[in-house]
Amino acid sequence: MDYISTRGSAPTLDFAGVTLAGLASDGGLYLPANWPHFSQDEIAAMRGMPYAQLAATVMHPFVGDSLSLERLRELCDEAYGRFAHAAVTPLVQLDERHWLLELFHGPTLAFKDVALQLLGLLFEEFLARERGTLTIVGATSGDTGSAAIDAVAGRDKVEIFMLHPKGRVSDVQRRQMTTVRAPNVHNIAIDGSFDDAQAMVKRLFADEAMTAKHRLGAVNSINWARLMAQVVYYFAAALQLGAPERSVAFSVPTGNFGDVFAGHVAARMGLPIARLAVATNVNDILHRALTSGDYSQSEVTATAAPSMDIQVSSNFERLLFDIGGRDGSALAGQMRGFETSRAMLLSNAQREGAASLFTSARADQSAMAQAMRWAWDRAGEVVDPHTAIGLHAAHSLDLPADVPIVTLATAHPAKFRDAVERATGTRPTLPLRVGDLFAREEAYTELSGGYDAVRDFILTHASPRG
Ligand SMILES: Cc1ncc(COP(=O)(O)O)c(C=O)c1O
Ligand SMILES: N[C@@H](CCOP(=O)(O)O)C(=O)O
Repeated sequence: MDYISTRGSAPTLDFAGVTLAGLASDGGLYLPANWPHFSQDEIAAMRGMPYAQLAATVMHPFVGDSLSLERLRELCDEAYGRFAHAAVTPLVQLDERHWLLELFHGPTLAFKDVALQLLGLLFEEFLARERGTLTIVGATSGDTGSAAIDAVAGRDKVEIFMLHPKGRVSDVQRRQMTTVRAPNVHNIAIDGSFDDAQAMVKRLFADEAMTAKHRLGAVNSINWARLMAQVVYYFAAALQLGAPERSVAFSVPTGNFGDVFAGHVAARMGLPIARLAVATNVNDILHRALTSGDYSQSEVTATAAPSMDIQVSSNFERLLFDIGGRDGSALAGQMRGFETSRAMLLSNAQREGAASLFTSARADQSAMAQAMRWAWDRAGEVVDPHTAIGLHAAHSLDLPADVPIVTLATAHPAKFRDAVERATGTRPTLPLRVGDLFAREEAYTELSGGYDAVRDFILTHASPRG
């Protein structure tokens, strides 16, 4: 399988290359040159497969010659063997129409584990072939950071520098990153928002002083392998609810547009998805873009769903590329315009292309709290604030009446105990697998000097390229 950049001028790479490359050298994001497609019979044959087998089956067309199906299956067995639920991503029924897809049974209690447990193994596999090393630079609004650190801590071929916005992640999220003591893990708290951290990460990839000395890698959804692994649970859920004979709608709490883009990929591969609901908090750039074509960045507002406090949704570029005729040079121009003016208007073709599958809703604090209370009072489920935003969209949007609606439960409620307790009066307890999180000592570096301070810190502390 060949991978091409959304901005048209970076070299074409294979799967191993794209996994190690992260951001494309032209500033774009990599995507498969074409979408693999499963027939109805092929999808029907996936019914009943254990999760790791399903994962290898769905992902192998993307992996191509980079790994045999058998080796991919071994890696999936290892990655998903660390999950606390035998089904890996179990479905829970809320009422006759609504389901929750629980994506938080991995080691760090959020959906990021589903992809990052595998990505850590893929890094190791591909770096061993090249006898190389990787300096990972990442940005987190709370969950990617801990999942990535868990996946790579102690591995000797990778070193990770993870930027989080100071004071804007929950105490559980911060501690899940900062209490991991491994020589290859560096946590950095920056002044600013997740958007600022993500912009710094993208700038590092374009910084020749950095790339001359270090081979940079990505764990954010910049990295195609992240999205690829997230496609699998759309198949897992839809198969249980009657696919391929029956369509399913998904409601997806959204920030960086990675998780819901994985749903778009599943649809491209032939999974019958009736609608994808993009559920945002008040940081609603995606809701504005999808309803009025206005993709303009505004200040990030801190909310009780901090992982979605994002106003520049990196993967939206992938959607615009895919629905807009895959014209890399036109999109490069459009993205450059956005980077300069912090605003862009979607073309009619982009709006219509998106509207054929996507719909959207925005939840403010009160709608989010109400959805948490609904889940608790009516279905006896404690859900986290991000999941509640997905539930709000599932309830408030006019989704097709005859299809089951699956809301992605993206984080364990105990990661956001205070917000859950405020809304429901119930304080979720941390699962045993996170251990003595609050007894462990934290270590991180606070950097207030913007991009230069971050770059200098990495240049000073990163091990030389191996
Ligand atoms: C708990 C949680 N829910 C939802 C999201 C949104 O996912 P995405 O950024 O892929 O849209 C994130 C992070 O991005 C998250 O951490
Ligand atoms: N919500 C994420 C931020 C988005 O990051 P990505 O890794 O999915 O691109 C987080 O919790 O860090």
